[in-house]
Amino acid sequence: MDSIEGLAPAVASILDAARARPTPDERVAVTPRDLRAAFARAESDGRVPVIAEVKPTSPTTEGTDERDPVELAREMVDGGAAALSVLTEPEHFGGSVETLRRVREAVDVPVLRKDFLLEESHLDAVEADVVLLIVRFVDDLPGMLAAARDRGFQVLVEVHDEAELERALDAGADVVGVNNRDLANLVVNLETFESVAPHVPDDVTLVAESGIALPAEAARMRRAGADALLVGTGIVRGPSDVTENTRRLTTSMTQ
Ligand SMILES: O=C(O)c1ccccc1NCC(=O)[C@H](O)[C@H](O)COP(=O)(O)O
Repeated sequence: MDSIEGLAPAVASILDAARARPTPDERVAVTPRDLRAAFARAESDGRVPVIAEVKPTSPTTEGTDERDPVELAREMVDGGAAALSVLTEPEHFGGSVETLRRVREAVDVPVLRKDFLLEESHLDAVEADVVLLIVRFVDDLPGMLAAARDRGFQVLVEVHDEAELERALDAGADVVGVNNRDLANLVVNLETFESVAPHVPDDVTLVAESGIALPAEAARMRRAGADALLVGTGIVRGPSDVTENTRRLTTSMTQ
């Protein structure tokens, strides 16, 4: 797949770093916490299902958040997060597999491993409940989906447009994320989700990703069909503490 052409330089650099990772010695086998059940529990309690992201830094963020990721994770759960996302990409996002391990031990909600997984061996770096596969960067999507599911992972398949959605659905994705951030230029536009969501079948769990910070933006994504929201910056760098930043999104339907 032609994954470098047309990408923001930061993203090309992220992919180069991903390709250079060492190959883990052992294959992982996971008994996952059920993501869809976690979303259903949130809905039944009157909470908007939010996957809150532990995101120390990123190519579009200034500085690095030095707070303890485990503390942040606990505060997110206290704010009503249905699930967590932990960046494990070290060079560009300040993440690590050790952070994910510690967070997953400390909470009882499902934890998504947020990374740039390009080949089967990348799946074996650490146990998580869910892994992200980005359609644009995975050559053999059916093969990677099968490899992830064989290990026990649930899979969030990320798309950015209708053509990528078709590839995700053809490959058998049952949880699809529409990323509002365009990896060609890193610009965020919530209309991306609104344009792709109507083409997603009802039996597919649909997640709106990136650029959601305000309660009104969360409500907008829900109106457009989001079953869940993936939020990083709006929670870790929002106006209040992390618990409150999470809570204002998990209670955002009435705004
Ligand atoms: O966030 C970035 O700057 C970024 C840059 C290049 C590739 C990916 C990037 N983000 C990854 C993500 O998917 C987001 O961390 C996630 O969707 C949360 O986004 P946000 O709520 O806007 O922080």
